[in-house]
This record gives sequence, structure tokens and C-alpha cells, in this order.
Amino acid sequence: MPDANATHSDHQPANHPKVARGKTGVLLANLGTPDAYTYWPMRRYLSQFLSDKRVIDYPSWKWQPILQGIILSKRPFSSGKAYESIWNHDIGESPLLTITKNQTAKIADTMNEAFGDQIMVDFCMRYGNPSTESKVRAMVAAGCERVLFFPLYPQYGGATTATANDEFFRAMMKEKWQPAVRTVPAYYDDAGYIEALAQSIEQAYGALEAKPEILVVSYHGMPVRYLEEGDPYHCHCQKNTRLLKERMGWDDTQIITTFQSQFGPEEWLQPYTVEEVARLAREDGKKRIAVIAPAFSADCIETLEEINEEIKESFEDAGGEEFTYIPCLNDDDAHILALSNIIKNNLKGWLG
Ligand SMILES: C=CC1=C(C)c2cc3[nH]c(cc4nc(cc5[nH]c(cc1n2)c(C)c5CCC(=O)O)C(CCC(=O)O)=C4C)c(C)c3C=C
Ligand SMILES: [Fe+2]
Ligand SMILES: [Fe+2]
Repeated sequence: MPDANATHSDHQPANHPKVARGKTGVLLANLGTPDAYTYWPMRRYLSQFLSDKRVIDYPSWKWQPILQGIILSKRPFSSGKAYESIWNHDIGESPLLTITKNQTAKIADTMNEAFGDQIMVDFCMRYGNPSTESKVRAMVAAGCERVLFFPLYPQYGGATTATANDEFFRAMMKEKWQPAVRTVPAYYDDAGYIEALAQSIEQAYGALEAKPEILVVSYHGMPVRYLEEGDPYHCHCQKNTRLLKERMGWDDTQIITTFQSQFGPEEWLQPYTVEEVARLAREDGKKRIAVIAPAFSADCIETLEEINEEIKESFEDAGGEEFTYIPCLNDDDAHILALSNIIKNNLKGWLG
């Protein structure tokens, strides 16, 4: 068992800096969120996000003038308004940040219970703050000789898991004494995760007087071209819904998969949630639907504003009557248990 307070002392020359050692770090990662909903913080965040080639892969000479000149002159205002409507004004931060902090604290408790103080749990963001680089630096400085990096995206996507990993490895490139590293793969088929989703549906349905006629499982979309070029995100989403359907004991009339949040002129994964909920009301005569969003491990602008305001309105305008949004798993006990078990499995051979 490594000594958490040990320093690098064997044959250490006098001019060698003191180096903390003996710890294992678990670094959770989510997408990121603006520091504030006003113009410049919104612009800074969107610029970093939408300049990522894993998200938008057009050549810079073509894309940057459109992004910097056109999109970023308008979108910070419209997106800023949307963020303002969901902002946690009392503590001055976005819901995604608050929920990620809560998840981290609960997972840290579970890990410290299992492994004591030789384990350290923290979180970082791919875009904005706290940056991945700052948290890698802090873990190395605290003595982490091993770091398990966990992108909190159930389905693998180039624009999610891969870009989070890219940023993590970029941060590692700057470390003089690089720790051993592992990354946690997508977990859309993890039994504990599916169970947590199922329990959240049962709880939401149990609180309703009349059960929804259909559950719409809405994932964040991406351009169809990314799927054609080999990104498995779409397949992970489809399989996630199938596993959930099997766990619930439902058939295809009770649950469907849709994709939301289209951005830009290309065709994105279909059916689009905003259109499908209107079609369900108008053509299929559905009066009561529920929507769940398993691509998001924490509620954010895409769920609280897009689903629970825009998509809800689309359903109601088309004649729908009862729209139930089932919140993300956030810091639910079943979610924390599932994530903690995934972490423990991925730590095997290092700890436990
Ligand atoms: C969970 C999976 C996600 C995928 C896949 C994804 C791809 C993707 N996103 C955009 C553009 C935007 N996304 C925005 C917000 C946003 N996206 C995700 C997750 C995925 N994105 C999350 C969790 C969030 C919310 C962050 C928060 O602070 O709450 C936004 C910003 C919001 C807005 O201005 O509307 C944009 C823009 C593209 C182009 C893309 C391509 C693969
Ligand atoms: Fe997105
Ligand atoms: Fe959106």
C-alpha cells in the first residue's frame, strides 16, 4: 500500500523539489457552462465550445469568420436569456455547475468510505471553469500518482467523451512527472445506470394521476455526417433506449427515441424531439407524454430550458395536455451508486 504522505526521497539530491505522492485521483468531467449569462462570459464560453473541432469540424479558415463575426455577435444574447431563465441566482451559477458539485461531493464520500484518504475525487469542465488543466495540476500537486478520468457522458461521442479525453491528455502533456492514467468508457449499457433511469421513471409515473401514454427518450443530437464517418453515439443512444425498454417491460408503442438541440445548417440525427412531440399530439392524438434525457448526467440548459420550455410548448401548441419532464439523474442515490460502482470497477488493480 503506498504511503499517502511519502515524498520522493530515495537518492534525492538537494536541489530536487519536494514531491507529494501516494494518492489516486478520480477526476469527473462534464461539458462546462458559462461563468455568467451576460454577453462576454457567454461569448467566451460559446467561442471555446464552438471552436472545438470535435464539435464543429469545418476548417478554421471557413468556420472562424462565421463563428466570430456572425454567430458570436448574436447567440450570446439569445443563449444568455435562456441561461438567465434557469440560473441559480441565489448562488450565482448555472445548474450544471451546482449539480456537478453535488455529484462530486457524494461520490467523494462513497470513495473515501471505501478507500480512505488515499483517494481524491474532484471534477473539471471541458469548456470554461474549473478547467481540466487546473484540476489535473491540483491532483498532481496533491500527490496523485494515478488518475482515473471519468467523462460523465453515458454514450460515447466525439463531441463528448473524446474531446473531454483530448483535453485531459493535453493537460497531462504539461506535467513534468506524469501520473499513470486511465479513462472510463461510455456506460450506456451499465446495469446500475439503466436501473437508476428506470427507477426515476417509476418514481415520476408513480406521482402522476394518469400515466403518460408514451415516454419520449430525447438525446442531444449531432450531425448525421458524424455517424456516417464512424461516430458510435447514435448506436449507443438506440441501445440505451432498448435496454431501458427491456427493463421497464415495455413495447415499442410505449417508448421512442428522439434527438434534440439541432445547431447549424446540416441534417442532424432524426427524429427531432421538437417536431416529434408535436406529431405525437397532432397525428397520434396523444394527450399525455413524458420526456426523459439520458444523454445528460446533470440537468442543464438543454433540459431545463429546451425540453421543459420549448419542447413542452411545441407539444401543447399541437393539442397535447399533460407534459411531464423527468429530471436527469443528477445526485439521486441510485445514480451516485451506479457511478461509484463504475469507478470502483475501473480502479481495479490500482485500489481495492
Ligand atoms: C450530451 C451530449 C452532447 C452532445 C453530443 C453535444 C453535441 C453538440 N452540441 C452543440 C452545440 C451546443 N450545445 C450546447 C449546450 C450543451 N450541450 C451539451 C451536451 C452535448 N452536446 C450540454 C450538457 C450542454 C449544456 C451546457 C450547460 O451549460 O447547461 C450549446 C450551448 C447552449 C446554447 O447556446 O444553446 C451549444 C451551442 C454542437 C454543435 C454539437 C455537435 C456535435
Ligand atoms: Fe451540445
Ligand atoms: Fe439547446
